[in-house]
Amino acid sequence: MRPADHPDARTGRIGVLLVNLGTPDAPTAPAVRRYLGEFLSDPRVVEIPALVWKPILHGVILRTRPAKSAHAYGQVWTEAGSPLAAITAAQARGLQERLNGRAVVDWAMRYGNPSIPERLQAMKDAGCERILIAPLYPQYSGATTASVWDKVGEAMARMRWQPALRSLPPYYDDPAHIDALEADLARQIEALAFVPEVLLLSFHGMPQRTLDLGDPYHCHCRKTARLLAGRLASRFADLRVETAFQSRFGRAKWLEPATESVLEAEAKAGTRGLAIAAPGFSADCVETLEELAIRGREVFEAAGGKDFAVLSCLNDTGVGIDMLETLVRRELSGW
Ligand SMILES: C=CC1=C(C)c2cc3[nH]c(cc4nc(cc5[nH]c(cc1n2)c(C)c5CCC(=O)O)C(CCC(=O)O)=C4C)c(C)c3C=C
Ligand SMILES: [Fe+2]
Ligand SMILES: [Fe+2]
Repeated sequence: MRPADHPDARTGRIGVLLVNLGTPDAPTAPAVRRYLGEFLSDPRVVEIPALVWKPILHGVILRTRPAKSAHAYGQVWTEAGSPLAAITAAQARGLQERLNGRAVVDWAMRYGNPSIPERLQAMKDAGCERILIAPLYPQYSGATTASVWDKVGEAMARMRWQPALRSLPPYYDDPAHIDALEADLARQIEALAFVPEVLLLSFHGMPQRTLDLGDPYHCHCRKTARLLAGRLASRFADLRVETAFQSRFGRAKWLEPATESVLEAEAKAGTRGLAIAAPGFSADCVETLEELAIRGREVFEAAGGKDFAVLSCLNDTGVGIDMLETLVRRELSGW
């Protein structure tokens, strides 16, 4: 028996907070406006001086984009709500089952609900004295991973009695991540009704300027793609793997090549069967289910392509939860 005041005594519970980007509360223009207003006001996301950006955001963007985006969300909305929120919740439940007795697992969104401050406070109230913050972005970027920490910092600044925190490092090249992607994508490719000539790995884009300023995101995406392509080459000898960046926003130059341009160029060059995977997203969301699966298909088919499929993200699949368990247990060691 160890007395409670022994320095080795571990009092308090351990928490794991899974965090993803965020999503509107409903597929309606007012809900999307609230969400985009918060998201696009983050100086990590739009790196334009506030004096210049705020009038554009509140003038043109928040007047026109919410209705268009609400339509996109409406096409993918589920009974459990926004796919991103529903899948993140399912990932938290899946991981909780694996960590029962070891840690309390919860989830939050960087923008919108449930918020990071709300869930951190709830975990603290439930007795968590040590919390691992796990941003579910395989590739690091200032706009995503670092922004989660900005919000965590805000919440901590308001707490008198803070929990101790750790963070999950980016896992873009982690063997556990590449293993999971290889197994999951190979399974999905083998189940397709056609044999794809090309597998297009589509990552979310970023302004080219962020790369020039030293953000590692582009390099992380390229490394995930290179490692994954190597694994898939040994399984599918005739499959050509390409990389592209989607979701261009605004007028600045974004990372290239753009997914849309590649889809069009492939179809025009005679590629008939093409599959897309999005290994920068840990969960399917409007970017994969609407932008890739609906609009991407339209672009490919209009340019003469025939067979098209968008493969699912790791989501809460067995291999996806295996991976999260491996990554999280490693960070919990010693706690
Ligand atoms: C995976 C990493 C992501 C990076 C990097 C990223 C950067 C980034 N995004 C925008 C603008 C938008 N992104 C939108 C949706 C969205 N973005 C990510 C991830 C990354 N974004 C996800 C997972 C999602 C889906 C959210 C969901 O609810 O399903 C949107 C909203 C949708 C729309 O209106 O088209 C915008 C806008 C910028 C400017 C940016 C730059 C750093
Ligand atoms: Fe985005
Ligand atoms: Fe998009």
